[in-house]
Amino acid sequence: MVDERARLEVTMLGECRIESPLSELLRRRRTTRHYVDETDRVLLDDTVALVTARGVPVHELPGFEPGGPRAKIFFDPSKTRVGIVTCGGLCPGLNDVIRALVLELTHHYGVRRIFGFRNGYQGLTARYGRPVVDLTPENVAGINEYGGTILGTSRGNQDPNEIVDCLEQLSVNILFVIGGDGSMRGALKIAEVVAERGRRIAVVGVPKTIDNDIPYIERSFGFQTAFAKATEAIRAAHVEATAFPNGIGLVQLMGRHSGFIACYAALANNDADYVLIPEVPFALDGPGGFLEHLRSRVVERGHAMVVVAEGAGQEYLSARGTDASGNLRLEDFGRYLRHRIADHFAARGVEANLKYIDPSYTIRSVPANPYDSVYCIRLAHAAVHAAMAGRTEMVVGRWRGRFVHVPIALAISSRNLVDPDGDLWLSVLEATGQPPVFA
Ligand SMILES: Nc1ncnc2c1ncn2[C@@H]1O[C@H](COP(=O)(O)OP(=O)(O)OP(=O)(O)O)[C@@H](O)[C@H]1O
Ligand SMILES: O=P(O)(O)OC[C@H]1O[C@](O)(CO)[C@@H](O)[C@@H]1O
Ligand SMILES: [Mg+2]
Repeated sequence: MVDERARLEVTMLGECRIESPLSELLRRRRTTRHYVDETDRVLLDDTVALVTARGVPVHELPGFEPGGPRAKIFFDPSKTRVGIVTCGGLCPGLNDVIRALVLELTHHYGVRRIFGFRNGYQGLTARYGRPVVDLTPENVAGINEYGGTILGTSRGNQDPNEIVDCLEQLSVNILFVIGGDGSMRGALKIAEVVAERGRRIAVVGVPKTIDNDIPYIERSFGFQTAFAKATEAIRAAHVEATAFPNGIGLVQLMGRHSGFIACYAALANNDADYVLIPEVPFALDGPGGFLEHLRSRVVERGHAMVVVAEGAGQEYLSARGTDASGNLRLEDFGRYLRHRIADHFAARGVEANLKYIDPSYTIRSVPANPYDSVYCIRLAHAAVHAAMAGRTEMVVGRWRGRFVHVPIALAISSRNLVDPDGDLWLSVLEATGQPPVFA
């Protein structure tokens, strides 16, 4: 039990002694309720059954440190220098986070120097010439209207020692890393080098992923925008499928290891008859297999709509090695399935009209929708409050509807996956009517 509580505790650079500049803002509101009580925790469990299962007194229950402003902070804003970097694949909302970090740091904490490192971790290394831009409220104005990241991004390993050299040379006190699981692994290594050198540089992550695969963050920013965009492909494929005899719409959506985008986009349209995701293995061939089921349905109902996550069915293909960051390169299952469906129908003398759409990068290169924009701003505020209060080696998360501080080690210790026994997958089964198992 003690171990679990310790695993949830965030590292602090030191005691917070400086009066928060936010006090002025809050004094005018005549309240201090916005400040987080340093001893408070957001409980890990939220049902009587889960709490009872631990069989421990309430004050010993494991919980996350809540996000939000502290009355006393660690860094003196007038002397604080901040760096921001975006790493990994694109995600709607990256620019919203950058802008909100800059505005909060400048307007409410009075930080005067914010560096933007160009092109991911590359931008902090000598080999790439350390291209750095100054970020001010003026030059980040309006960037949230655009997809992508004004800072650029990259994949590929960089030496954490070199990165810390760069932070030291620029006298950076706080580094914000906006990125996915790989970026957070990198951030942890940077924080470890900082600690080895006895420096007081805070490393705080804002988790980014359209795949929604980072744990302890109920929905990652950009995910909602991405699956909303994906519904356009499903709608188009469904229109095509219903307009032709024996029409089959097949849409492949991003989702390397987690099928959240496929599940949510399929549920949003409620037109999918099949959803295939990496978390739920399926047989393609044989009497109980997917292809036979699809053929029966098309023959009986005249059309069918299939949504696949790109990480599904990889066992039918041979992997193509790894990308620059070490991520497995996926084979194109959607294209493979398209051919398998065509061959299966042709071999049985059934004419089918298959329309295949892979919206690919179009779902992640768009600007954030209003929901994600709000979320990005709030995550950025929580990240600034945490960093200014001396937290490090942590990411901002969202747990049980509250912003929380999650140690990076914990955030990268597992992957958020669609639970085949959970209520989301049950909703997919209910909405599609597909059998629970293709075997
Ligand atoms: N284990 C690791 N140690 C140090 N750095 C890492 C590690 N894994 C990834 N990185 C670095 O983090 C950066 C981004 O990683 P990656 O390409 O895996 O994307 P990501 O952050 O996981 O985002 P996404 O997968 O959502 O696109 C890269 O520069 C990569 O080299
Ligand atoms: O940019 P790349 O390397 O093609 O990455 C594609 C991958 O990135 C993601 O969009 C996650 O960022 C996955 O859904 C997808 O598999
Ligand atoms: Mg990743």
